[in-house]
Amino acid sequence: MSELSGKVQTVLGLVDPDQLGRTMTHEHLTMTFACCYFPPPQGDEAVAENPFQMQHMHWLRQNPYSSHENLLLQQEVPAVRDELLAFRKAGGGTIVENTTTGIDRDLPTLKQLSKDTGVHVIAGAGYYVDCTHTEATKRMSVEKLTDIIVSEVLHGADGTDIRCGVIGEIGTGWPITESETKVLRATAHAQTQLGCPVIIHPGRNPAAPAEVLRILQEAGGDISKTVMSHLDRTIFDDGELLEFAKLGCYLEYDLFGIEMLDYPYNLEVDMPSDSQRVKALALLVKEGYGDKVLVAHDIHTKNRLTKYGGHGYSHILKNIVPKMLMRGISQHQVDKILIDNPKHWLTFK
Ligand SMILES: CC(=O)NCCS(=O)(=O)O
Repeated sequence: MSELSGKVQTVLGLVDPDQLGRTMTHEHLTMTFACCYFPPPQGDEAVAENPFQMQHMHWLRQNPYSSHENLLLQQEVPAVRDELLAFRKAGGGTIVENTTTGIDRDLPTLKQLSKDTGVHVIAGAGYYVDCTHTEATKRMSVEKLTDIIVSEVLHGADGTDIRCGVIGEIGTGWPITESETKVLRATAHAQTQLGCPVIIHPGRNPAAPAEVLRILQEAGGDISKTVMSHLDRTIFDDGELLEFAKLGCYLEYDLFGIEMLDYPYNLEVDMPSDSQRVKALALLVKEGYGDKVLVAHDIHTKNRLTKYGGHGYSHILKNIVPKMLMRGISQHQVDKILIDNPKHWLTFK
């Protein structure tokens, strides 16, 4: 039996799963989202280049990906430290930090943030979406990719001895590219060796999540220990959602706090409101999937920090939990979503 078995691996080392407490399973504390810059609407160029003024904050919430500066979350470490202290005060215990290769993972900073704040931080191994894969990554075999991912968990990543405790977020688009398919297969092979949790960023199409699971399963992955992220912007039809839930992965609503009209990466998508997200959670619980639901904010732009008038990392604990209770989700079920489900997912087999 491996020393990881029955434990959770944080950036400060192994911990007992009962120590995690309330857990946000999909956040970023330091990253760049420059890969996903989207040009501003015509006429808004001047605002986009000078966005952090009170009178521009609504524009920024509607167009977060159209300001270069807004995509550089890694410049905000002191603000994030304050946020984590507030998160602890609000009853939070653990953050799963989903930054993988391609969007500037910074393990020493994660370690320091965890030390400074007492929040458990779990780092992610593996690769983000295709457009961030280097030519060298694209040339790698599945075996080589598997070795790298395994090593990031067992020995440390990015030239440090800081170890990752999950694989992901593994980035995929739609359609899934050849390089992303190789990374998915490597993810499944690494998971087989390690018995570890996996988390997936699916493409922006309702068919994408099931196709990712098919590839993982075919390569031997453990779907019951895999999280499908971003369901809020991916599957909209209740029937389709319940069909997908039958496949047995964790079901993550992780864009809490984002309320925008036009989702630039897919204009077909109507981004749900937080109230609609809570409604989706209530449906899944009512239909018997309460053991599979996870929640988070996926903070990946500056404007969502409280420093800039955003909702911050405590929004779910402070505002969404009361709303969940108001909409008939029991306290017992809320505790499952925030404590038990993350704990079971994050514990190595
Ligand atoms: C960091 C990240 O991948 N966030 C997801 C943003 S998306 O617009 O929902 O794909």
